[in-house]
Amino acid sequence: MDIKIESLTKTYGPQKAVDEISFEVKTGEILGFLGPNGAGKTTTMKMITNYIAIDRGDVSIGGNSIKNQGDKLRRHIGYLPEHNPLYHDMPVIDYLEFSAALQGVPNHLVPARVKEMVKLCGLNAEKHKKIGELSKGYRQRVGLAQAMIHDPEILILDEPTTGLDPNQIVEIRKLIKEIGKEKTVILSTHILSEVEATCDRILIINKGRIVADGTAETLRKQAKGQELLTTKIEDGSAEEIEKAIRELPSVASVEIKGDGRFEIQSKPEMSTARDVFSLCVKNKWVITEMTPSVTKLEDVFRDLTA
Ligand SMILES: Nc1ncnc2c1ncn2[C@@H]1O[C@H](COP(=O)(O)OP(=O)(O)OP(=O)(O)O)[C@@H](O)[C@H]1O
Repeated sequence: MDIKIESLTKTYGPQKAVDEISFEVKTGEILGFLGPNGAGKTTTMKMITNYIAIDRGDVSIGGNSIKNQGDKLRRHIGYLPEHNPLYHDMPVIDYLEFSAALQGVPNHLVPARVKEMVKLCGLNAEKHKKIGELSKGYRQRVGLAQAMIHDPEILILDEPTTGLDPNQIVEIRKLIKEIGKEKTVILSTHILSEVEATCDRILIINKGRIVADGTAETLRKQAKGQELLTTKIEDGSAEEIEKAIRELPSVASVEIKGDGRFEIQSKPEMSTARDVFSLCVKNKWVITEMTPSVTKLEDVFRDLTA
């Protein structure tokens, strides 16, 4: 089931929390929703899931507007909110049964669905504990189980790996990736390695507006257009080599890194590798290493949102 968002807007008092954003997510796609604190991620997710009213614009799910058919469409959506509202006095099993009933799972299917979610989210050892007795990571797992209990086609996950330990993070990412093959998933996170590991596409939002939309690779390219090269050059003095590299027409900057290594930044849309190679041949310097550095997603994020 596809999600189409058109000119979605939400204003709180004088502040536009979400400002005319438009994007689509296709079935089988996992979209990573990134942005600094207060960018508008949670507000957007709440509008997509029909938890808060839309001021302007629309969200359509499988071609139907959430404005007109919100209640009906909610059955197709699983939502893990940022602050996972769990009933602390309820045992895990009871809570999942209750959630299944709330989401309209037919009575005779509830035990099987609960059993499947307990298995999928690794809750077996904890299933008889009260939610209040669980660790933070296990509560998050219960939240995920609750979001998926009615087997929705769409999953909206607000920071799904918050509070999980590194082992659990790997497992939950694996789970989301698996689920994402058939479903439509939007997940928000502050962990940039998480979007790279889990998502097919990244959307970056800043001050309520979309500032980037693409794969990690395309965002890297768009962000800088400048290439970074680390080389190790021998048989010359560092100062002499640095000066000669700096004078090359394709080079924007060069830094001595020690141990014969130099970090060379190209001018926009240019490549330095050939120039550096020819320079070394001419001067009888020997290149023993030449590695292009990848622009970090952290740098892309900072460029777009700082
Ligand atoms: N109920 C509300 N009343 C007033 N302002 C709100 C309300 N909810 C959100 N906001 C404001 O809207 C803006 C967007 O908030 P939102 O929670 O969507 O950001 P976010 O990207 O999810 O941030 P974070 O990464 O910190 O969770 C913020 O400036 C926030 O203070």
